[in-house]
Amino acid sequence: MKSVDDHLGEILATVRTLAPLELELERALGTTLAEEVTSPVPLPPFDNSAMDGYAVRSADIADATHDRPVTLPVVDDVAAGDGQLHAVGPGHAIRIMTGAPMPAGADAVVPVEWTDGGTVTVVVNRTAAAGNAIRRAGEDIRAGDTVLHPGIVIGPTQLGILAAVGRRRVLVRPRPRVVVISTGAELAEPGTPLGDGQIWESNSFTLCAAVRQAGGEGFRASIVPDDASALLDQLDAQLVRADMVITSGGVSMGAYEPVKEALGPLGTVRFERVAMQPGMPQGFGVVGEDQVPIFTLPGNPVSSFVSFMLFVLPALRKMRGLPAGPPDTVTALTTAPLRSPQGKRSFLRGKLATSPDGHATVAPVARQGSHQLAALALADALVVVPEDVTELPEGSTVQVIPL
Ligand SMILES: Nc1nc2c(c(=O)[nH]1)N[C@H]1C(S)=C(S)[C@@H](COP(=O)(O)OP(=O)(O)OC[C@H]3O[C@@H](n4cnc5c(N)ncnc54)[C@H](O)[C@@H]3O)O[C@H]1N2
Ligand code: MOO
Repeated sequence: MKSVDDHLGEILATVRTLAPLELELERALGTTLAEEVTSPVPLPPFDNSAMDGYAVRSADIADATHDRPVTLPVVDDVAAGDGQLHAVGPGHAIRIMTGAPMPAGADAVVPVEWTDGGTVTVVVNRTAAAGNAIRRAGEDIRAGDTVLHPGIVIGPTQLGILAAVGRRRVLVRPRPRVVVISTGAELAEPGTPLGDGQIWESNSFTLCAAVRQAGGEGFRASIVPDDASALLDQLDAQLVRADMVITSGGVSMGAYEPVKEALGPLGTVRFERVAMQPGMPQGFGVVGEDQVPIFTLPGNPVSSFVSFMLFVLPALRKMRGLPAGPPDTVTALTTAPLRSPQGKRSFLRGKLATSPDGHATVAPVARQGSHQLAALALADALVVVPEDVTELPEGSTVQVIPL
């Protein structure tokens, strides 16, 4: 049997990083920046007020106190967005709003709270040092400075700075488009009645959601019955919009294995047994003219999800231009004994917690079958048990993949 590490290694050697393209900011969330972004102007672009108040010459209010306030005539008014030239002469004040350009001659802003709020004259009852409540041009970024480096994932604040430096479009590696095809004659659409021998299809919902959380766009294709030519037709139809395809089901040893039957003859997809549980039957390769990577995951719901975490997620990271490798783990102590088959790496479902003395602990969930999706839904971690370990007593130190 092939090792988990070898399988992932082959996948990462095959999958290619997506080519960059220019996207509108509205579509760039979750993409990976593919250019160095600099600011064409300083930010702020001009000296401006940090508070609502009065622009003054600080020397004019140097002696102001509560008991001996200073009264200044208010000669002008400047709001944010005001493009006119304003100037404060000696002994004068200009009413100013947050974000408004500083008038020439003023070297301080007195917040309205330190005054009587007057509009004809203003009574100032505190001194303000030169520079008070002024935001200087360029104190966030200078013109020409780099604000974002390539390789970062664009989140809400990165979109904010892109807009703040005037960008409307940005060069990014897009979110990979992933088509998920579930196969199986027994599968019924959730929301429709179940016939005899049927179950509601769930894997595509899990996998599309997992794709989305992993920074891709998941598309559910309609269910394909156990029919190889129907699967090939579906693939043909879907490949135009796919950077990756995931199928579930139809890859083990049954009499009706449409995925194997359809893709085996192409010669570009390998079906293998990987030394892991769950998720032993795996297939991976490329399809179509564009050599789109395809994962054929086992149909058991827990198996397909675990396979996603171990193999598809790192592949998506590589496609996005991010560092890609095995999932990150944390160390925890088990709260119950564990069993695992000899020669296979197990990924048991568990719940992470912290013990009273501050150690991470992991409690295996009660039902560990590959079909036991309800137990998976209660878990928040996969406990990794190495290939050569068959039993672990309670209190063992294990590696855990947080979900
Ligand atoms: N003789 C053998 N039988 C099986 C072996 C084996 O080595 N020899 N391997 C077992 C293991 S391990 C797994 S995992 C499964 C994988 O089977 P398939 O990938 O062919 O999947 P199916 O047979 O189509 O389905 C398995 C199971 O999962 C349910 N399923 C499938 N798709 C969905 C879906 N989209 N939503 C919800 N549930 C789904 C399906 O009804 C089956 O119960 O094979 C074992 N057998
Ligand atoms: O590998 Mo199967 O995934 O054990 O159920």
